[in-house]
Amino acid sequence: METAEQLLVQNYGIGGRYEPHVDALEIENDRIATFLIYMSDVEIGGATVFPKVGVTVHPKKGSAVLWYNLHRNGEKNLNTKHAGCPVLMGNKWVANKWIHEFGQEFRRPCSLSDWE
Ligand SMILES: O=C(O)CCC(=O)C(=O)O
Ligand SMILES: [Fe+2]
Repeated sequence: METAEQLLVQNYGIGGRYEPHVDALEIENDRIATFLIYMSDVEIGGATVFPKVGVTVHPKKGSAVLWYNLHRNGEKNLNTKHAGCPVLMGNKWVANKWIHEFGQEFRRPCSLSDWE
């Protein structure tokens, strides 16, 4: 994919976690969407949580989650704040594909609305 970053593979051992953050970088041609692929099951822990919207995604090998990081007007969407919970038992492997704005104009047309 031309307008995406290279696949980033991450491995978390026991206690491994990712602090709450948003993936948007506030740059031109920002990360419009995140595609997060779970490459392993995790025995206990390791969920990806989105506290602002009350969503918890438990890792399941072969599954993936996709979300938009930006509003249609290009502003970062703070509701996308998320974290990787600590792995308590097992091992977590994920791969991230960050898709950028350029090239997505016809797939996700912009709008002037500040909430859409
Ligand atoms: O490992 C996770 O569940 C989340 C990873 C993440 O948010 C990131 O790499 O930006
Ligand atoms: Fe993230």
